[in-house]
Amino acid sequence: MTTAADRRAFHARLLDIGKERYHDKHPFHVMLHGGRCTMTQVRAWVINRYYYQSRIPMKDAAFLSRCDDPDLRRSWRSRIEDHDGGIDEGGGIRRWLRLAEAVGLDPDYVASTRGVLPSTRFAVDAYVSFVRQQPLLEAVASSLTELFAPKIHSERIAGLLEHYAFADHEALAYFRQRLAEAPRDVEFGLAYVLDHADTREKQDAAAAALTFKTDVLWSQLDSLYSAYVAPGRIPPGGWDGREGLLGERASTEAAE
Ligand SMILES: O=C(O)c1cc(C(=O)O)c2c(n1)C(=O)C(=O)c1cc(C(=O)O)[nH]c1-2
Repeated sequence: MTTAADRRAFHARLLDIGKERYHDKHPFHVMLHGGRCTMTQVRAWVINRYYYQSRIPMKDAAFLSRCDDPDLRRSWRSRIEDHDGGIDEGGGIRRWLRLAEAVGLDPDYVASTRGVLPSTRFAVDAYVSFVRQQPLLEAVASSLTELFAPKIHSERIAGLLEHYAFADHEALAYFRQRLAEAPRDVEFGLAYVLDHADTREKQDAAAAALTFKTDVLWSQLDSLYSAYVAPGRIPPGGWDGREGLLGERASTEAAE
């Protein structure tokens, strides 16, 4: 059993992982939020990040399939509803495709996931496998990067609105909605991890799971940077900067 002081120290340890390793510090995000990405780089981010979005409800379904506690399933299942939504209105995935359209991409092309970088796939698939295979405590802990997500979503909304012509209320609806959803998810996930990591070994395993997840996020941006910023080497199978562009919007290259 852990003491209250132990619990506080463990909580602080989790927060420190975010301070040191969260992808808000990645140079690609610094460029994106500061208005220094070209439209090709913005589109490459939208295409690749779609793959992450598309796999989140699959990883949450994998999680649910392993829970034999109905209370835990009940608390977790809204995550799938947030991303998939209802048949008519859709959810986060459809909002992401509205962003894709706003940046001049054909949403069907983005949804096809053709052009997603191989290393983006590897990183995201590793997250889904992790949640499918690791102990439930670690699976929950790996979602706790969302502790740090509201800050990055707020910075992104402000940065995109300030710097890019495509950015408006409708295009950024995905991020506004996450500002409402993520704190609820993370409040539950954090309480679960603090309650269940009741030995030093379990705390170490949960901290390692959160660290693994920061690596999943960071390496997606490393892939993007290498393919579309420097050295700008697009690997075989990666989006070529042209496929899937919407005719008219494609010609407005302004990233000011
Ligand atoms: O824009 C971001 O930086 C960011 C990060 C993360 C995250 O920290 O994993 C998520 C999201 N966004 C997000 O929108 C989202 O729905 C989400 C779900 C999860 C998860 O692990 O279950 N992370 C994230």
